[in-house]
Amino acid sequence: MSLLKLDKLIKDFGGLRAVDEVTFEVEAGDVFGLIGPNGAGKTTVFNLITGNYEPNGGDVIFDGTRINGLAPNKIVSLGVARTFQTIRLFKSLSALENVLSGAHCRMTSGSIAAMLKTPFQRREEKEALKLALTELDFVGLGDQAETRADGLSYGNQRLLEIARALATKPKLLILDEPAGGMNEQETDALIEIIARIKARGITVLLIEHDMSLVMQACEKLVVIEYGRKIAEGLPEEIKVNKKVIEAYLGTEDEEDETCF
Ligand SMILES: Nc1ncnc2c1ncn2[C@@H]1O[C@H](COP(=O)(O)OP(=O)(O)OP(=O)(O)O)[C@@H](O)[C@H]1O
Repeated sequence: MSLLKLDKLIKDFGGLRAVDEVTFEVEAGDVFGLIGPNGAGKTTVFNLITGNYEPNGGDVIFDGTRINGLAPNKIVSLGVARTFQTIRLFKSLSALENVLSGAHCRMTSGSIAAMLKTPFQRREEKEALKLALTELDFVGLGDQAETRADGLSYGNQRLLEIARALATKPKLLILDEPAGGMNEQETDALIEIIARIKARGITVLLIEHDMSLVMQACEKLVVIEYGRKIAEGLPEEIKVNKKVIEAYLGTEDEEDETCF
């Protein structure tokens, strides 16, 4: 069954059609990759799914519900979490406090209960703390709970973003260039973490320029170029797809040239 369905999704920025009738479905439990040359429209697709942008046409269906037009926090509460291409942590807060901010999305007690410190609120807070520590451990940062976010290595900051996203208890985790700025060893550790996220039954949708990660981690790929879907299939099919090879070799960006 598909967990996420994009149906003829369109996004215009002035005269530029950044996403042009993109259609694809992500099956529940899959690790699904969205790839394409720089400026192809990948991040814009993510922003349409997470409610950061409203589409000019088409639909985003998540878990049977049409979610386009909903506020980002509502979409998080339905079970969609994300990380960003440019890291967006609370830099001066500890690693634990950052993950707690994700866990708090699931709390139901309001600000009055928080002020009065009702038993229910205290129980929820305790559970949020437990969840945050579990997710920190899950990404291998259990011993860095008290470290300020900006005191972590770049690779660990990316893992912290993943822990924060996981603390919202998502059904779908969206990762925008999770290996960006990581060295080979960190990327290998990330591939292993993605496999463990999948093993928890969480569906993963990712954008990544590191083709070794894409080929190892993803079960299925969609390729977009100039906002349009040009290919869809298994990694081994995409690797030899003529249109895809042309799209990448046609770009002048060095980062994309040696992709496969
Ligand atoms: N907020 C915006 N306003 C105007 N144009 C935008 C905006 N966001 C993206 N674009 C344009 O839309 C197109 C798609 O951008 P997008 O960032 O989605 O591409 P991408 O595939 O994620 O690129 P990259 O791999 O470099 O991150 C680009 O031409 C970009 O300049």
